Amino acid sequence: MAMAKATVVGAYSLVGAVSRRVARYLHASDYCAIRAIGTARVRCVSRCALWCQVKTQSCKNLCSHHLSHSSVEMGSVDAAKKAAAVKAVDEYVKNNFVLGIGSGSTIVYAVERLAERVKLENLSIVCVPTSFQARQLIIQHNLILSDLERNPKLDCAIDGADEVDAKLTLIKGGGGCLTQEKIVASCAKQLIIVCDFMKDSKALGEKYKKGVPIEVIPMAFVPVQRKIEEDLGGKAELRMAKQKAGPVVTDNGNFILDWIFPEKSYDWESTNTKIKMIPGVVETGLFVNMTHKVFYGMADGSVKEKSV
Ligand SMILES: O=C[C@H](O)[C@H](O)[C@H](O)COP(=O)(O)O
Repeated sequence: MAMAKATVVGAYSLVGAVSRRVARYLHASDYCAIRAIGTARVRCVSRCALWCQVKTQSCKNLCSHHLSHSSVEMGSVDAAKKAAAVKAVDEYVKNNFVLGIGSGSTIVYAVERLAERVKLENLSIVCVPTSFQARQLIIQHNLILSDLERNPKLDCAIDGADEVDAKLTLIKGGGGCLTQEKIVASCAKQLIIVCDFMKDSKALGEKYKKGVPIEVIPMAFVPVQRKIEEDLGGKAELRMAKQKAGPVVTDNGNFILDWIFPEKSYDWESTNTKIKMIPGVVETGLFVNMTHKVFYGMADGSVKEKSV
C-alpha cells in the first residue's frame, strides 16, 4: 500500500517535472495512471492509439484518446493535423478506392475520418498499410485490410511527412516507416500528404532538424555511415531506441541512419540517387517528385493546399 502510494506520488512529481513534450511519449498506461490520480490533463496523442489497443480495458476506458474529442483540449498542432487529414479524406477518397494508408500521428486522424465516411456513406474502400502501425489502425477501425500482392495498383495513398519543401519534396521516416511508405506511394496514382503548418518549409532542413532518415541493412550500417559522411558530408547517426537498449529496428528488421546534412542547396533527386547507390542502403526518406498534393493544417484552423 505504502509502495503504491509512493508510486502514485512519484508519478505525480514526474508529470510535474517533465515538459509537455516529454509527456507526449509516455505510454497510454502512463496517461491513464496520471488521469486516474486526477492530475494533469495530458492528451493521449495519436501515436499512442496503438498502445491503447494493447493495454488493459481499464486503460482503454480511462485514456483520453478513447473519450470524445470534444472533451479533450486539442493543442493547435493536433487540431491542425486533424483539419488537414479530414479535408484530404473528404476531397480525395471515393467509393471503390484502393487506398494506401500512411504512418505517423497525422494519419490517425485520416483513418478516423475514413472510418466515419465508410460507415456513413456505406463506402467500399480497400486499405493497403505502409507499416505495422497503419495495419493496426486499419484493423482497429474495421476497415478492409489488403496488401500489394492482392492490390498492387492503388488509386491514392494518404500519408504524413516530417517536412515539405517548396517543390513538395518530402522528408519522411521520422517514425521509421519510410521504406514501405515509399513502396506504397510508388504504386499509387496520387500521393496526398497531410501535415501541420510546422512542416511547411522553403528548403529541407529549415524546419526538420533531425536529418534524412535512411534505412540500412544492419551489418552495413558502419560502411554506409562512413560513405555518406565522406561523400556527402554531415553526420549519419544511428537512430537509437528510446525504450529498448540498442538501435531502432524498423518493420523490415533494419536500422535507420539519420543523415544531418550540411547546409547548402541540394538537388534532392541526384542526392537521393547517390545515397541509394551505396550498398547496404535499403531506402531513403527523401520523396522526390512523388507528391501530388499537400494539405497543411494551419494554426488558425484553416487548411492550406499546395500542389505541383
Ligand atoms: O516514419 C514515419 C512517417 O514517415 C510519418 O508519415 C512522418 O514521420 C510524419 O509523421 P507525423 O504525422 O507524426 O508528423
